[in-house]
Amino acid sequence: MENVFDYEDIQLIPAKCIVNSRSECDTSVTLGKHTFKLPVVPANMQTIIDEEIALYLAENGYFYIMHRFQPEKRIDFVRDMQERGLFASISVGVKAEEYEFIEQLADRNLTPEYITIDIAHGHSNAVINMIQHIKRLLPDSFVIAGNVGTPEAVRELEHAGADATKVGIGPGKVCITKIKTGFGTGGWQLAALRWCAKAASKPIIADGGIRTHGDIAKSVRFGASMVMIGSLFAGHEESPGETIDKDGKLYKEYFGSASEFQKGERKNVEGKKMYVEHKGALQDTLTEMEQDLQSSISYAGGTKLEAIRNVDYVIVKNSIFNGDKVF
Ligand SMILES: NC(=O)C1=CN([C@@H]2O[C@H](COP(=O)(O)OP(=O)(O)OC[C@H]3O[C@@H](n4cnc5c(N)ncnc54)[C@H](OP(=O)(O)O)[C@@H]3O)[C@@H](O)[C@H]2O)C=CC1
Ligand SMILES: Nc1nc2c(ncn2[C@@H]2O[C@H](COP(=O)(O)O)[C@@H](O)[C@H]2O)c(=O)[nH]1
Repeated sequence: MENVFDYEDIQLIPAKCIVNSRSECDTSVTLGKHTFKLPVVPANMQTIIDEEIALYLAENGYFYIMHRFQPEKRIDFVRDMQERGLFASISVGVKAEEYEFIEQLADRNLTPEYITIDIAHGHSNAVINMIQHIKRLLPDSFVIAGNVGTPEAVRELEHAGADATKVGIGPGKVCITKIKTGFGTGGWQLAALRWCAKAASKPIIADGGIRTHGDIAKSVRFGASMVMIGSLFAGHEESPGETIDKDGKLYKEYFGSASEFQKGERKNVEGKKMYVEHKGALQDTLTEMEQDLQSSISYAGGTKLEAIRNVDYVIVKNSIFNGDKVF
């Protein structure tokens, strides 16, 4: 790999504007059979999404992926969402009981519209076998498989039947995989995304490392159809998890899915816990993301997200913030 870079090393180059107002720019994206307002999905983590947030997002035209950490609730969740006329989007792992869970869904004639296989190291036979199991029993579910960080992995998972792949190993804010194992796409996630996207024949979801709204546009430029975000969605009023008061300021917890807090034991820990500033209402962030992305589209010289895919860019190696503090 040459020319590796990450989000903060890149600036996109403006093209001539063709709209009179940023409100003319359309940020919607189609994934599978549904179209969503934004190419953004909150991470399927326990301090980012719960049933209430999933319902809100689905009802308001946003994509969501429910986490897999309360497995016993998933069947009722799928049924409830579909009875309300909404899409069901859940996560699974790869252990033996997850195979049984897919069989239970099929036995009950419940087909979630989206199933995400949520594993740290997605380039594995465990994930390939699970993709094939889901496609055999629930052929109409749109399967997102990951996480991966190489073109070879993207091709293999697509070949096994995945409808989309999720790229990103180690760039997450509460991730310690890069430190504990020495592996991953941390520090060059955007270049890894470009590398993977060149090999992909189906949509790619860029996962982890998004620190600013501009990073969403950069992800689209380098091949993402959708972007999964944890830390920017953590700490909202609606976010699950503990709120603490420190010196009169409110903070909320955000922990990794492979952290000791999630696992309940200190085994193969590759995630940590942190506190993020309380951010207010989730909808305010979604609205600001939409406005910022509309502005990105206008700078790209178009009216739709696809315009961003063709813009030129420069590599400015770690200098775009000029010492400004982002967080
Ligand atoms: N995107 C990222 O960078 C990362 C994300 N995570 C998140 O943490 C959560 C836990 O992930 P994960 O540990 O995969 O899930 P699980 O703990 O559910 O593990 C799933 C299965 O995969 C096996 N497994 C896990 N990692 C490896 C590996 N490196 N090599 C071989 N087998 C492996 C496990 O066995 P055993 O435990 O016995 O090895 C287990 O049987 C997920 O939500 C995941 O998204 C975790 C790390 C990185
Ligand atoms: N290495 C680990 N990665 C994790 C863990 N829990 C979640 N994740 C990944 O992070 C992203 C969110 O990243 P962010 O930069 O937007 O905060 C999430 O979608 C997972 O892929 C973990 O414990 N270890």
